[in-house]
Amino acid sequence: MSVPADAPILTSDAMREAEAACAVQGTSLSELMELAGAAVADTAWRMAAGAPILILCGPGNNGGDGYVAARLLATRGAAVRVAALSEPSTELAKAARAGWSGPVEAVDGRLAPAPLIVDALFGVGLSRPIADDLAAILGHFADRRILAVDVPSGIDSDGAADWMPPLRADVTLALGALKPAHVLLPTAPACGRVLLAPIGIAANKAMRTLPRVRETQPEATAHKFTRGMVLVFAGPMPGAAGLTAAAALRAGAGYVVLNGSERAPFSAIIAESDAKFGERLDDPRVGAVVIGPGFPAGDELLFDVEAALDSGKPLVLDAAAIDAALPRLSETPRKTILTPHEGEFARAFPQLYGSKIDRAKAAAARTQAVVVYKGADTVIAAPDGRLVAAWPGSPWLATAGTGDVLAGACGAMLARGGDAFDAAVAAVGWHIAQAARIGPGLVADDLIRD
Ligand SMILES: NC(=O)C1=CN([C@@H]2O[C@H](COP(=O)(O)OP(=O)(O)OC[C@H]3O[C@@H](n4cnc5c(N)ncnc54)[C@H](OP(=O)(O)O)[C@@H]3O)[C@@H](O)[C@H]2O)[C@@H](O)CC1
Ligand SMILES: Nc1ncnc2c1ncn2[C@@H]1O[C@H](COP(=O)(O)OP(=O)(O)O)[C@@H](O)[C@H]1O
Ligand SMILES: [K+]
Repeated sequence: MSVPADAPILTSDAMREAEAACAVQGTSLSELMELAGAAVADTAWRMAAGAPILILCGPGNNGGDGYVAARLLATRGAAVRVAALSEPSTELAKAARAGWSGPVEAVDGRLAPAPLIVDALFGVGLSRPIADDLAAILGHFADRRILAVDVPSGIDSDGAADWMPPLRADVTLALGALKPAHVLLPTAPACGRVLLAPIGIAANKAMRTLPRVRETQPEATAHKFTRGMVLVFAGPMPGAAGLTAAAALRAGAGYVVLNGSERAPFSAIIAESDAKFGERLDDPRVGAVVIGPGFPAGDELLFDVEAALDSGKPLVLDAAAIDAALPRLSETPRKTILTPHEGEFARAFPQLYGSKIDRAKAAAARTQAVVVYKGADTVIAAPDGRLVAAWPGSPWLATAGTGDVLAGACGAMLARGGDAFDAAVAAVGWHIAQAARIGPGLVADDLIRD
């Protein structure tokens, strides 16, 4: 499973706007469909490698893409058959259907499969789950290679409904832009390897997939304080905060202080009594404060979070610190990153609806903070509407303590002084790259070792 790096993600509404903008600029919708069909034909040609292809066409423009691909594949000499649910219902799809001169079979229980099935039944226009009888027919093709056109048919491309497709795709060819369902659970695994066919749409990149991680070398003139100083508050479970502090150092901070702990995870980290924490908060060199790892909810946490908020410093708030800070976050906007996992998010933002992307964006707007909504399908949302989706990440991260490490990495990136959203994106990228490097047997401590 994979998605292209730094690729635009559009909802179905945004897709229609982009389509309309294309028309205004002189590219007609039928030209877009021709480009989409050509991209489908190319991908199917490569996947089939000479074997027969069966294209399943739906009534709308997704089906239209299928008819165009069928025509182009036949021209190239591919052994291609077409089966349709019904006659096309849109003008574009009707024109595409008219261009296919071969027979059109019915999609029913008698339909013979082929080694490669191209699923062009429904795309972003699906408005309800597909009927059980159609799902049962499609189920017979589940053991074949499947190329899904735009999205696997049966899913809500906006990712708000959790409908699952009867056919899981080996490859999904996203048209014009990725859609939320390609990068969100539960549908993302059913999309297989997602490829992007740009088809000339100028897609807004406010929402996009994770960019490739770039190794950035420190400035030639750097010294430890210019690389960023991170202050980590250790709670009653200093092991967790130790991981956070070590991760901050490993992710590039020049100087890390672990306040409230007797034991430093690395000799380079200053571990000191919590008596000094007021003094540390006043230190102008401290570029980011991380609080939450190792703290159960309670008075002690509340006191420290209040102090951190009063300091006006850029903050990374994890776990119980998120709830503690919530009432005051939007009062005085500052650079803040929140790193909730599913349970913490649900507790902090119980009233939000829609897809994980919609909810992350709403939480960011409400708190005026960057929200890293963790999970296998982590999304990072900024208050101004920017969003990065990090699917598929690395499943080796599904082990205790990796969230503490991510909080430390966020602290390191934030302490550099740049934009909080860019810092969070860089931290998530670093976290996944570390996990991918280590792979099997990963424990959280490995992420901070050499
Ligand atoms: N955006 C772009 O730039 C480009 C987009 N292109 C392509 O267009 C696709 C979007 O096409 P689209 O809007 O025509 O909708 P589509 O997904 O074919 O389905 C709608 C049809 O399905 C029907 N239907 C719905 N639910 C149903 C159900 N449960 N069971 C049965 N029927 C159901 C629905 O009927 P209705 O709901 O009206 O009853 C309607 O007839 C997009 O994904 C991409 O592939 C490219 O060609 C070019 C560039
Ligand atoms: N299946 C998975 N694929 C990719 N990343 C995952 C997966 N499961 C968990 N993660 C990541 O691992 C981290 C776990 O964080 P969290 O749940 O806070 O753990 P902890 O509290 O034990 O540190 C998060 O960054 C999350 O996105
Ligand atoms: K489809």
